[in-house]
Amino acid sequence: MYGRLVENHAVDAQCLCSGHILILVVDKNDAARSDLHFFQHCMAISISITSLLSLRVVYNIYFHRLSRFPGPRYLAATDISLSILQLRGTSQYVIRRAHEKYGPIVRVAPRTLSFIESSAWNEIYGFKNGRAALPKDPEFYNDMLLPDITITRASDDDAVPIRRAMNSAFSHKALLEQEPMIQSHIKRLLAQLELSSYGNREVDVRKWITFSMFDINSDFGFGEDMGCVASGSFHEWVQFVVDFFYAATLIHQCYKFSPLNKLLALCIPKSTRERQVKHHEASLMRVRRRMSKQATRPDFMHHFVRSAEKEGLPTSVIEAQASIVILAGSETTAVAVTGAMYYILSNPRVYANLRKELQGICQTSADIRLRTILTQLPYLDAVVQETLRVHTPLANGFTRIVTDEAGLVISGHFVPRGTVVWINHYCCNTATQNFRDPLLFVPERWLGGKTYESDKREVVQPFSVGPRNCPGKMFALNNMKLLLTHLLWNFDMELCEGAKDWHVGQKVFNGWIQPALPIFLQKR
Ligand code: HEM
Repeated sequence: MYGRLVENHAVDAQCLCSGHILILVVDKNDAARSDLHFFQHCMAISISITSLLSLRVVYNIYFHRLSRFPGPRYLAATDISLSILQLRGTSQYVIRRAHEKYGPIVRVAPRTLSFIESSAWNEIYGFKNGRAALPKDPEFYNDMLLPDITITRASDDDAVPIRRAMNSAFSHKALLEQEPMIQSHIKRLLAQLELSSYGNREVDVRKWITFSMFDINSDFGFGEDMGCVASGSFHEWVQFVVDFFYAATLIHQCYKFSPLNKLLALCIPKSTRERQVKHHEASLMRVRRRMSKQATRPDFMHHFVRSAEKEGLPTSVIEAQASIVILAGSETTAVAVTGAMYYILSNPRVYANLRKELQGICQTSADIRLRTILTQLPYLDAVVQETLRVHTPLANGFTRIVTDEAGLVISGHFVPRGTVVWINHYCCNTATQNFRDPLLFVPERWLGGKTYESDKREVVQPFSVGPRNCPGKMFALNNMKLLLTHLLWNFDMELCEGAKDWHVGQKVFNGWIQPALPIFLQKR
């Protein structure tokens, strides 16, 4: 296989590699001989690696503990396939198609199973004996993503006191106290939108909604906004946060193929590291500034710091959470509101119904109050639910890992220890087995009635369930509803021609990568 070596003579080596034949003619001298040896070693190594990989692929497909689960073979064969799809931002479409073909449980990587049945929510993410059923997947929640003192990366045990302290800031009463702050930000946004649309110019509403959500969340978390709406541009810190959010997909893939993660850490340019340190220090300064104010302003820190001190949390842990609130809450809510705008404006019936419902309870813009819109607008509620079904912000969801020695039963199937288990929101929310007309935007499916009575609405869990679900759920819903009602009340809106197929083929890197959403607005 490696060729014939005839001592002290010219060598005629034939080498068979990946179907190619190589002919070498080597002079009889030492240098040439050592070149040949080197070449032979390389060939031996690559053939061994190829054989091992092929064996691994055969093992993964036919003999692995998960081989009895159905799914596309190219996904079951190696982790590389799913990683490539995730790096391309299209894994959600491929996994959805696989579920349509193979059923409610699909093997999407050698040791990863995807579920779409409602019972799986509690079995994977819910409580078990008062604790989280399964821990977060350390390859996703890795040390390059965030420090482990942040709530997102804290272990299930360490997260308990942090979440208890956060609860006071996210209680219904505490959130109602945020209303004047949110209303003032929305007022500023409406003024800017009116100005930008002057002369019937088209406006990228996605950009403005994102500015506003970062301002609102930073005002809530840090006690000061980022000035995005006022300046009509992303604050440097905000841009960094958005970029980082999406870079998480790359970091995640590198952790699957350790030591690629170490290589990635070495490859990060010095300028990026410096930027990271600079922004980390800037957010720390903001938190410290807020904490030193001793203000009675009832924002996140006001409630959180008091409860966190009672829990005995160290200052470093307290300081780390404010940035996370902004990181976790701004882009997600902005993606949801932008998605809702697109679906409302694409469906004249939905738009008209919303307007009618709103006019039934509000005489002027000042009547748009949280208490009213949370309780008296069922159609708006259905529109929000339907948006969170078809365009849920964290579309790909989050993985967990089975750590129980004896394995676990999920969706009626035994799943062995070490398996990565997963509900992909997009796939379960748009599965034909869960919904009639799954890809159509139909708010009426949330309002009762015969046509959609077989829908399995309980599978839609955009904020997840259990002890590590989203603590900011109500804050996000309040912001979504307030912003949407103000936009609907204040403007006549229309999608620009170029935005008609806005949702088609959007990519997901943790969250949707939404393109600009150009619309025409006219003050009413
Ligand atoms: C529509 C908007 C939002 C959606 C769809 C959403 C969704 C989620 C989901 C699915 C998780 C669970 C992640 C996991 O399993 O690891 C989560 C966690 C979290 N969310 Fe949200 N979220 C939204 C808005 C917010 C807001 C507004 C805040 C705060 C102001 C927030 C703060 C957090 C935090 C701190 C966590 C981590 C909880 C933990 O690890 O224990 N989110 N969110």
